[in-house]
Amino acid sequence: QGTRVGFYSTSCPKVESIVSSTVQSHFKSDPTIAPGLLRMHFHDCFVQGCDGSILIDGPNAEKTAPPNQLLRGYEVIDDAKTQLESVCPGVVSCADILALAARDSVVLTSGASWAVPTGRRDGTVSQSSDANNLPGFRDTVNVQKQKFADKGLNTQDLVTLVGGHTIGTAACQFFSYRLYNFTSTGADPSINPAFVSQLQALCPQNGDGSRRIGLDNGSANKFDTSFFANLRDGKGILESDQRLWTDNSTKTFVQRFLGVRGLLGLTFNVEFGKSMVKMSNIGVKTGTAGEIRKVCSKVN
Ligand code: HEM
Ligand SMILES: [Ca+2]
Ligand SMILES: [Ca+2]
Repeated sequence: QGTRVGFYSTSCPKVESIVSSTVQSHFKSDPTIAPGLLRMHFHDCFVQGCDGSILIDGPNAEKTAPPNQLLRGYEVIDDAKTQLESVCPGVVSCADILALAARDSVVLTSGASWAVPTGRRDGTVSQSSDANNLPGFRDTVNVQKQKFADKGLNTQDLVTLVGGHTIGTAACQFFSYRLYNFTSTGADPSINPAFVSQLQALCPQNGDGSRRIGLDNGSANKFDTSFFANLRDGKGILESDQRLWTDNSTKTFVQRFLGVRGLLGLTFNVEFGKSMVKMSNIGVKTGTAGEIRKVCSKVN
């Protein structure tokens, strides 16, 4: 597909160490950049391929689209890019920096590492309207599967990659509708009743929609399988996440990650790296396509 592990081994041998030390130093002062960068890479790849289009500034650029408005960590990419331009000018793409930073973010939150193929080139187009095809938090399993299939990702990849919600947080605005008047009798019945009152306390009706709570209750800072146990227990935060447990085609993968007896086990840490490599190769521009941006927030 054009990318390969070690693409910069002669042209910029320090790229991986520079990116990882940059992510690490930002993470020390602000651990929220780890989930931020992982999500940013996903949103980059699903729109125009993994080409750094999410990083471009502009009045109608992708980053202004509603699903992208709360992305964070842009300053980490800019910082790494500045350092890389001083040691190997014009060599490393912003798209690759983001792909490496996403992996480093998983490692910093105690996930397993994987080798990231590099050699992506940067795109020159970034339009907010292109962000419409991103998966939404109210999507049914069929819609989620379709949106992933459109990018060459199967049902196992879907469940595995959504497992990225093992780290990070969501704002109340994305799920409080599930807590009040969801049905004529109250909250979304797929939420564990004991959990409903906890969530209501954290996200009061007509309260601050920007308040954030962990997507993986009790383990929002650690890259582990707790997120899948929470789905089993009716403690998924997003409606789209909880649905992975309601639908049999996705539930079986959740169960396999949980080591349910009678099913062939899957190791989340191992599968996550494999599915990330697939995702990070979506629509990549290689060879002479695109460009190597000088500054990640604007085309050359
Ligand atoms: C059906 C697919 C998906 C949907 C509907 C979805 C939706 C969302 C929503 C609504 C949020 C909360 C945003 C906020 O409040 O700032 C979120 C956060 C997050 N998502 Fe997803 N997501 C999906 C798949 C993925 C995938 C594939 C990844 C990565 C591999 C991912 C990684 C994350 C992370 C790490 C966060 C936390 C961000 C933070 O703390 O800043 N998501 N997602
Ligand atoms: Ca992109
Ligand atoms: Ca976790």
